Amino acid sequence: MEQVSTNRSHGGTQGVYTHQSATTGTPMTFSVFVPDHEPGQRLPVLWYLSGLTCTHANVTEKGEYRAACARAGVIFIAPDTSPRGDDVPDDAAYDFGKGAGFYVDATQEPWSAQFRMRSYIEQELPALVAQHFPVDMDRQGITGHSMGGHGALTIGLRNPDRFRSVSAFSPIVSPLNCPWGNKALTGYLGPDKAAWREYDACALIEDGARLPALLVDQGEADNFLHEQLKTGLLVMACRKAGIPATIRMHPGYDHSYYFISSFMADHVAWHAERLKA
Ligand SMILES: N[C@@H](CCC(=O)N[C@@H](CS)C(=O)NCC(=O)O)C(=O)O
Repeated sequence: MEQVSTNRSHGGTQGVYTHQSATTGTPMTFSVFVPDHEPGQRLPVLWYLSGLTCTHANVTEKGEYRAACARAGVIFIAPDTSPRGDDVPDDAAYDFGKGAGFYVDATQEPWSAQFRMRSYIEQELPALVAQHFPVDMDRQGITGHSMGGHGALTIGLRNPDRFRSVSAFSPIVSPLNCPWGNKALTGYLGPDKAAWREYDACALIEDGARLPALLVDQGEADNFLHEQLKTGLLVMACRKAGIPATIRMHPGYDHSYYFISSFMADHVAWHAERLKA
């Protein structure tokens, strides 16, 4: 692992790191904010998965999480959204290929060799982080935005023993039921929709996955709400399954980081509460 940069901020250290990933076969870059802490102390971790077109940098620069994380003593980790590099296949559109890994392990050519973001986020990156940072891996939470909200929900639902807390900002709640999801999952996983269910939060809940609690924030002025995100499907799925979900709709807020940063401190505090010793 190589350090790209570190900056003092809000009584902690914001770092950016890169490493050669065995999972994607490419270099991968991620950011980690570590609040100041006692020598030997291990801190809880909040993973943040980003949306379409993003790298680690979008939330790192615009997410406004550092003050809240420093206050709560929570480490914040922001991975990239896909493999990168000249030899990585891509698509001309912004919603498939680079910047759009959808947190799946692709099974279809030409994506399957490198587009393995599920394994990268679930296996390789946690192991690397555990080696290099003062993290308490028994206290992990996960959140994300849009495609990354989908990632946080599906990874959280599939790994209830690993993540004590799951939340999301404007998540894609059902790739089976939206154009972004249909395009990406057809491309990465093929046309058999049975194979998509483990990558669909609503389908996972329908199939029996459960969370002890859930926090979701969604802007009502979000251009993607009605066609792509479909928050109502998650409300219904949680209600039917008896999952105690707090799903807040915010008039006037859109899909951007102006929205995310407005509610970021709430999410950090919500996770910190659940990740206390
Ligand atoms: N077509 C739009 C959609 C992409 C988009 O809205 N991406 C969201 C996540 S789904 C985002 O976080 N964009 C980067 C940013 O706002 O910094 C674009 O390319 O601007």
